[in-house]
Amino acid sequence: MSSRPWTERLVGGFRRTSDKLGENLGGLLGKAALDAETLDAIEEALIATDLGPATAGRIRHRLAGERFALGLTELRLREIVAEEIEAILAPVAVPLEIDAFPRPQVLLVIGVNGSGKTTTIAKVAHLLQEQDYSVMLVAGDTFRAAAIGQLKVWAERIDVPIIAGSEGSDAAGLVFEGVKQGTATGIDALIVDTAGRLQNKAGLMDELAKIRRVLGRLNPAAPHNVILVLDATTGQNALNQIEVFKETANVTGLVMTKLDGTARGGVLVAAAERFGLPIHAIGLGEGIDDLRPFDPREVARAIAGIEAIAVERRR
Ligand SMILES: Nc1nc2c(ncn2[C@@H]2O[C@H](COP(=O)(O)OP(=O)(O)OP(=O)(O)O)[C@@H](O)[C@H]2O)c(=O)[nH]1
Repeated sequence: MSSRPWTERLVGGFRRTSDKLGENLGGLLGKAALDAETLDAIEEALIATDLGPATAGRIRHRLAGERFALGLTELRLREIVAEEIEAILAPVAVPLEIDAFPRPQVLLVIGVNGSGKTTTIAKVAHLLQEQDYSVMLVAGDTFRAAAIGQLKVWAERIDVPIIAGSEGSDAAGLVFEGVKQGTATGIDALIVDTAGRLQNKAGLMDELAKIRRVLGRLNPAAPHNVILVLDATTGQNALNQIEVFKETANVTGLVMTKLDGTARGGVLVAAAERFGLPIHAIGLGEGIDDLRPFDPREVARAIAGIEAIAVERRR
């Protein structure tokens, strides 16, 4: 767990991304007139920072319409990039709401192996606990004993009840039990780990369809959220995952993890721009407190490296 303030961690986490942006834009600064060739090069540089072609095109358009009497400075360019990123992130920065009645609100969590799914479930549970919601977990990723074990350890650590079976047990049955117990004990949020594999699309669909069927018998509105966990370090691959999961699993929102220390943080913007799905929170580390809803302005300025430049200048 880190005790550094969140903003500082945000700036530190996106540092490699904003440095990469600086390197990519390096030779293009200082020009008073941005000719088509320079604009092309800036656009390329933005694409190389994983921001996505649409975002890069948008920033190019903005730059083409502005005049820089004293030449385009690095700070001004980064400010423009930050403003455009903020405009893209603002509509999707949507914290999780627990507002379903009857309770519990059921949140299915999906994502490929290693995306940070299990850790994210614990972090989301903790975040909701902090808002005074009662939480219960369901270890529905029953394909691997290790996944069940890991979730149990987290449940104990954050002191939340968990419904878990043995490896290979029926996930839908566990979810059913979770809703029953959750209803009886007045739980607000039931967070369900799932075997959200991509390797076998048909298998994933069957698994989720079965969970939905069982849930539907208890509460037709459930699941209320289907949250896809993404590993930012996989860059463009994360975008492919959204594409596939969106059509297979009715994703309602995203959580992006491992944004600390990757140079591929721009993918957060590409995901927002391309899919427009709510992004509930971002992960900036392995600790329980390292996942939060985000402020679009703060994140945009961290990606663009504005704070980093300001700190540099004060030295
Ligand atoms: N640096 C960093 N590491 C993270 C973050 N979130 C998760 N991790 C780490 O990523 C690794 C994989 O996380 P898990 O939660 O086990 O991922 P999973 O998707 O459940 O993976 P499986 O258990 O293999 O299915 C662990 O070592 C986590 O500590 C994050 O935001 N930043």
